[in-house]
Amino acid sequence: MTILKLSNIQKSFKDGENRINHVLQGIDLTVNQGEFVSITGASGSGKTTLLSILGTLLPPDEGSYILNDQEITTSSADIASIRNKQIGFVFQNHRLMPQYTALENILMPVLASKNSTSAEDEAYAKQLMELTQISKIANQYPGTLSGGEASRVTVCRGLIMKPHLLLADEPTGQLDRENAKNIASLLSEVNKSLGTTILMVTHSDEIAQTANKTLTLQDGKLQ
Ligand SMILES: Nc1ncnc2c1ncn2[C@@H]1O[C@H](COP(=O)(O)OP(=O)(O)OP(=O)(O)O)[C@@H](O)[C@H]1O
Repeated sequence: MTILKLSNIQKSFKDGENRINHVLQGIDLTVNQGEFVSITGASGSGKTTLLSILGTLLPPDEGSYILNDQEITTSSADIASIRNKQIGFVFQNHRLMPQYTALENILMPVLASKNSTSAEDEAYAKQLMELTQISKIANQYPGTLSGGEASRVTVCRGLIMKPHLLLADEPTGQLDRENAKNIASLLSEVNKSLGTTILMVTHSDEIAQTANKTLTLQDGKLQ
């Protein structure tokens, strides 16, 4: 079953000299439910731009985006709810909040969505922490976590809403090689055990190989 379909997605920006930079020049992409897809590409090739469009954070200039049979337009009134309920994010710039424990950080999207968390939510957060092998740091604050542990917390936070689609932007970017490989295998395990569809952007070919399907962004198109 198709979970998302992009057709002819285009996006341009103006650079510092007011010249048009055609970053995405007609992206076609179909992802089936349960797939784990990685997208590699050189720095500046548009990986983050593409992921931001997929995350409904950025509107494309042209093209269509269908998620779960629904046409996505960033101006839709229910876009925040679609984003919160259907899409999980593991983005580098979505840092953990230092004043909350690891467990509280994981539960943050639930709190944002319904202003409270239930015992059931907490139990699921703990289950995710078990899956990602960080149960013992549940009550620690981000400042006291290792890089690998903090990354696992962001993965759990991305999964807490049971999203159909998990978007990961350089989830291993700030980690050393060993930890990076561990996080990539963890995503693979999440994909297999929870069935979550994952789209991961990375500049590392080695990390990209963890996915079932590897695509490359080059000259504004997916190869
Ligand atoms: N808001 C913006 N305004 C102007 N230019 C932008 C904007 N966002 C991105 N760009 C440009 O679009 C191009 C693609 O950027 P993007 O961040 O998507 O690349 P990337 O492949 O993720 O790169 P990296 O691997 O270095 O993170 C770059 O040339 C960047 O300068």
